[in-house]
Amino acid sequence: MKSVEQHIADILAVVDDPRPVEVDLLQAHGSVLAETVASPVSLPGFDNSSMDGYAVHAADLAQAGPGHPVRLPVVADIAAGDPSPVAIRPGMCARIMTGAPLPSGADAVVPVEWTDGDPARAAFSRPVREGNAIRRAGGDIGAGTVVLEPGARVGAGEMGVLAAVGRRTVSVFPRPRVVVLSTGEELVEPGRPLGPGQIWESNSFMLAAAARDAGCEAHRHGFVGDDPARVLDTLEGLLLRADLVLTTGGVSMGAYDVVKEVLSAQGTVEFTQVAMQPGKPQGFGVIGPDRTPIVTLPGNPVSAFVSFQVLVLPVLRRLRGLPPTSLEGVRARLTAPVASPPGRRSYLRGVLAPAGPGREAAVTPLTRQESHQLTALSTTDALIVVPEDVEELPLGTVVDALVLPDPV
Ligand SMILES: Nc1nc2c(c(=O)[nH]1)N[C@H]1C(S)=C(S)[C@@H](COP(=O)(O)OP(=O)(O)OC[C@H]3O[C@@H](n4cnc5c(N)ncnc54)[C@H](O)[C@@H]3O)O[C@H]1N2
Ligand code: MOO
Repeated sequence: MKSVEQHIADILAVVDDPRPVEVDLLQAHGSVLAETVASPVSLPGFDNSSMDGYAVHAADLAQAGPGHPVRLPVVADIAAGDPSPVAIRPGMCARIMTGAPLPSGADAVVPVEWTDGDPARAAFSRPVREGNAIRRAGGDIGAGTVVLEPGARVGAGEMGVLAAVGRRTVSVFPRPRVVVLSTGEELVEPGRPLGPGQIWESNSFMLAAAARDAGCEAHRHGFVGDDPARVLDTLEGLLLRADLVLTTGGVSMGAYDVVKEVLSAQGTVEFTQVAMQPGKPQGFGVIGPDRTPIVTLPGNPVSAFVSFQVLVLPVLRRLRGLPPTSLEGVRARLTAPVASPPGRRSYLRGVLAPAGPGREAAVTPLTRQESHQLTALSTTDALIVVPEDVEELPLGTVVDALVLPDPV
């Protein structure tokens, strides 16, 4: 049987690096940045007020006190967006709003709450420190400073930064388009009644959600039965909208294992057994005129889920323009014994209690570890790794637990 690492490397070898695309700013949401972004201007671009109040010479208010206010004539009224206002001389003040440019001469802003608010001749009952309520030009970043590096994911914060430095378009690796197709004659659309021997189709929903959580645009193409011509037609039909095709089912040893049958005949998809549990029967390759990558996952729901996390996530990272790394592992102590078949690396579903002050990380294997027992997938947050040459591990063993990712 092939090792997990070898299989990941083989799949990655048929997946090209993505090409950067210049997109309109909002469209960049969720993509990975392909360029270095520097600010063409300083932020703020000019000295301005952080409060609604009065721009003053601080020295004028040195003697101000509650019983003996200093009164100053208001010589200008400056709103945010006003062009560079006139200078104010000592003994004068200007009414100023938050974000409005500071008039030259002024060296402090007094919030309106500290005054009587008079628009013509304002009374100040306390002194003000020089520089009070002034936001200096360049106080956030200087002109020419790099604000975002390639590889940054464009989330809400990054979007705000890009707009604030004036970008209308940006070069990104767009979110890869993943199309998910399940196969199986027994499958029924959820919401429809079940006949004898039938089950509700769940893999394509699960994998479309997993691909979205991994930063992709995922399309659930649903499912087809076990008719080879139909399967091939369906696959050909969905290629136009796919950067990666994921299928489930029909890859094992059965008489009706249709994915294996039709794609083996293409000569560009390879089927193999990988030394993992679950997820042994696997296939990958390219299909269609554009040589679109395809990964064919086993039909058992838990096998499809684990195969996605272990084998497909690195591929999605590459398609997103990121290094194709695997899930991160933490060392954690088992709270119960576990078993594993010889010669295969098990990925058991578990619940992780992270390390805390004075406490080491612990991981609890869930019950119901068989490949069809998918209800544990709603509670698991980590995959417990049991190496190929180990068949059982007692309670208290420190193991690697792969942390299932949060949505990106
Ligand atoms: N003789 C052997 N039989 C099997 C072997 C083997 O080595 N020799 N391997 C077993 C392993 S391991 C796995 S995993 C499965 C994989 O089989 P397939 O990929 O061919 O999947 P199917 O047979 O189509 O389905 C397996 C199982 O999963 C259910 N299923 C399938 N698709 C869906 C779906 N979209 N939603 C929900 N459930 C689905 C299906 O009804 C079957 O119960 O093969 C073993 N057999
Ligand atoms: O390897 Mo299969 O994927 O056990 O269920």
